[in-house]
Amino acid sequence: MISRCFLCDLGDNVHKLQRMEELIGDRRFVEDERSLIKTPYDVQANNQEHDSPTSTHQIRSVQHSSPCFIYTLAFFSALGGFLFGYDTGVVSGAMLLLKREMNLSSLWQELLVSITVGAAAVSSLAGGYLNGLFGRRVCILLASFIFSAGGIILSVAHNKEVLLCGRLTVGLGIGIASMTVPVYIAEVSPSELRGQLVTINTLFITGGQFVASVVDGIFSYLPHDGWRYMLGLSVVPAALQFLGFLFLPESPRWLLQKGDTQNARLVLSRIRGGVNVDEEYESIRSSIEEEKIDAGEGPVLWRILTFAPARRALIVGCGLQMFQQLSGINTVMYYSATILQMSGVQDDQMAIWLAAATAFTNFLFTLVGVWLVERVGRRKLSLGSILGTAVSLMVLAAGFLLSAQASPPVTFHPNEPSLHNSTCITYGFCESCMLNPDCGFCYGKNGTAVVESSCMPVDAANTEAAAAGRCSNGTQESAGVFWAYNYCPTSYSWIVLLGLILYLAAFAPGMGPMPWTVNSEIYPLWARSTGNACSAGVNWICNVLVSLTFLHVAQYLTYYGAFFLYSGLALLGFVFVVGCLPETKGLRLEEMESLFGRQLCSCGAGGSQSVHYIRVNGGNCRSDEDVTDDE
Ligand SMILES: O[C@H]1[C@H](O)[C@@H](O)[C@H](O)[C@@H](O)[C@H]1O
Repeated sequence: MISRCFLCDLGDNVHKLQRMEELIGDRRFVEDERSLIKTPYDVQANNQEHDSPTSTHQIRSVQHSSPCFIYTLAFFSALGGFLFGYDTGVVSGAMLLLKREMNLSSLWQELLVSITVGAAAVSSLAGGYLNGLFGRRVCILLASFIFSAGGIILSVAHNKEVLLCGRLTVGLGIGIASMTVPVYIAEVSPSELRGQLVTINTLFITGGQFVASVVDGIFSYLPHDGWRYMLGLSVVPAALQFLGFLFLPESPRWLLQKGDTQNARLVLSRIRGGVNVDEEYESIRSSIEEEKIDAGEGPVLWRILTFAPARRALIVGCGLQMFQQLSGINTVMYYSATILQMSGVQDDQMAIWLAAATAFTNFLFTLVGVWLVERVGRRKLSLGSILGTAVSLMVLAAGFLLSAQASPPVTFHPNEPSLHNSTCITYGFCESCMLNPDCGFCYGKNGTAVVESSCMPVDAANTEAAAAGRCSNGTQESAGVFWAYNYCPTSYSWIVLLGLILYLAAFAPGMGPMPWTVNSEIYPLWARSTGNACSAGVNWICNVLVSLTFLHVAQYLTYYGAFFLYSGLALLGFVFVVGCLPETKGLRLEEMESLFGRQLCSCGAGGSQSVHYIRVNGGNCRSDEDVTDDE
């Protein structure tokens, strides 16, 4: 609050400052000229090394005040992130009620979960085209309209086919919002706040996931129709966003690109709180002029692929999104309830609330990312995060490995005719029994020791109980009978729990938000919609792949094998980030292209090899061949 008001006051003071600047002469112009003959690396180095008031970063901070309006824009845009998080998160709790009420087979349950992510993948790709054609504002309006329609369909659904239609509709909204919102926020933000404001969108995603888990918890006490409230409540933020965006402006960069110069200037000055925007306007305008020369002919994707700096940016953007998902975030989140059950939580309601605690931890650590992004920059944050993610995945895997090695044997073989054809009775240990999704482990306890244990078929309609025998009513502590589905009783659960907490602490501040933040910044304007559409598409496709294959991967490699695999992938991601991710902190969107002027694996390196990119009227962008070392 204090800093906001401070920033608003700063906005008023900018007028005075600019008048002073005019009086002193054209010092600002000289500074800008100087910054033109510096590489972005030099600018960054300056930002980091000098805290003197003349550093480029600080001059920009003064030129670009941060009026409250920018926060309003960021808030209404990030509601799209909230809906993304809410709609992907709420379904697990809703499914618990739905599968009983609508008698859903596991195929239908999987369909209802995955269709949303699949639709998001398709619509995020289509979103690139829509964004370029109709602009960011219209796309956000469209997404919030689709979200509202989806929420209404879901809350009134009377059969599973209508539910499927609702989930598909919601997925279409998520896809468009996921690629448009970061682009819009990046394009309206002043450069020194951009990272933070775009990262707030991911904060809203994780916030949406947390709220969804709380709503799931609350309505799980309402076994009849509780799911209608869970799924339908998303209409409220969707309608709020729709109404808000009726009054909010289009991105000035998109307007300028479409030749609407008058409106572009007006909007820019409005979102900068009425300060003089001549310099920023001119810089965007001249960059668009140059881009027209750089961009070439043909479909945008083709132009990106054939223009080296844009192609490299696309590889970095898609790679980051791919490694975000291959680090297994959604598996860990989805699996958190089971992990917590392994740690001894037997009660279902309790497990739901503990899953909410996991979502809250994810949210909390994303907040740390919002705080860090403009302090340490995108590159260091991503590096630290992905390394921590890889290590914590190893801890998780080690916990599962120790649990598997100490897996209790099957000691009791009930002689029931219904079991004779079941594969479950063939398993000798809990580990192999629980890896088969059709079986669960039923046992008694003598102190902490597992006794009279059997592997039983699971009730197809309700995985919380066995299909027959002592555990057909699920866990009944009073009778000394325990049912474990998907996990085995173990004394190493604390290692797994530690791994889970470490994982969230490492992933959420960096690898959670940075792929979205970096993608919103790295493309030239002509390639921005398409670049973001492709990378968001990669994110959603990898999301589907990882979540759909997890159970099979676990069956073939066991749980510890699966988590070691994700850890290896995260390490690969670390190498990718070291080699390819340049720092974008403090740079204008128009300056990003020069970061990708060099060969891809040298992207991350600053220092001795630097390239001069001097933006003066015309297409003087350098290609591979033009790159020279600055010795
Ligand atoms: O950045 C987000 C965030 O980390 C979410 O928690 C996750 O569910 C999404 O897949 C990811 O894209």
